[in-house]
Amino acid sequence: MGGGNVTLSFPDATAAPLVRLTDLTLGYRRHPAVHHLSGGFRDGSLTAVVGPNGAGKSTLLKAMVGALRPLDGRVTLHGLTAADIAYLPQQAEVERDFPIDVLDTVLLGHWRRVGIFRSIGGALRGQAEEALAVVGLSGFERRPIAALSAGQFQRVLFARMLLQDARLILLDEPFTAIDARTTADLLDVVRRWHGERRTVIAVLHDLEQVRAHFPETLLLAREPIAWGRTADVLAPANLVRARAMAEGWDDKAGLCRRTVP
Ligand SMILES: Nc1ncnc2c1ncn2[C@@H]1O[C@H](COP(=O)(O)OP(=O)(O)OP(=O)(O)O)[C@@H](O)[C@H]1O
Repeated sequence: MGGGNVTLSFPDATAAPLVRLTDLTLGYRRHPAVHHLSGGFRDGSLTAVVGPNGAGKSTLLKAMVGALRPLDGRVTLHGLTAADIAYLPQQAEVERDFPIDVLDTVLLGHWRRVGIFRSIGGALRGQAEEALAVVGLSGFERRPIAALSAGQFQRVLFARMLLQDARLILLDEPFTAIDARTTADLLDVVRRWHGERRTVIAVLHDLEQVRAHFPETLLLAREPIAWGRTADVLAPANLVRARAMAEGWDDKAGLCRRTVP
């Protein structure tokens, strides 16, 4: 990896984390987007994934939810089923032209547990209303989702994740193009999940936000640059190296054949 003077401090891949990545290489049509990533996300950890545009951050989350099969290496989820994972894709990937209201959108967070054709009882409805209260949307239950602002819609999606009660929560740029007030409220929800010992992994761009709220960080520039305590990972030498790597990317490069000792 040619790390120069930069110290890499990836979390111990030999311990038993909730999610383990083993020499993971990911890509599209055999063009690699993430190379040789090894390490683990501890149960109950709160981690930011940062890096330049095109660094492979979204690709990594897609592999963790099983939406993308690795070109090489593997993702191991210890003791988790699909129902234990909540995934919030980037806003651009979320369809919201459906004629559905806020409450029913939140109740969709339950379908994995109750089945899509089972009727929703009063207790579940009550939980959905509570989740809407947590994200500051009481009174919006019957509002069509198409009529919401971007920030309000993101609050709805967080309420849906509250209801999902997942052990592993993956957020892809949850605060991009979201107003400051909503971001602060939704960061409170992230803190609440962390306090409940859920494992949260969020792709983020705002490094000040990462320093303030995320104890651990993975800095990715297609290859891992650093992974560990946020203050160590976001050291200037690491950020310079990530930027330099981004300048050298060739999207037409073939499949990486490097072997790991
Ligand atoms: N569906 C796809 N088909 C082909 N290539 C893709 C696809 N999705 C992403 N890529 C490519 O994979 C690489 C990594 O993309 P990815 O979206 O994971 O990066 P990112 O770090 O999340 O970027 P950003 O911060 O801009 O969202 C890029 O070169 C991108 O063009």
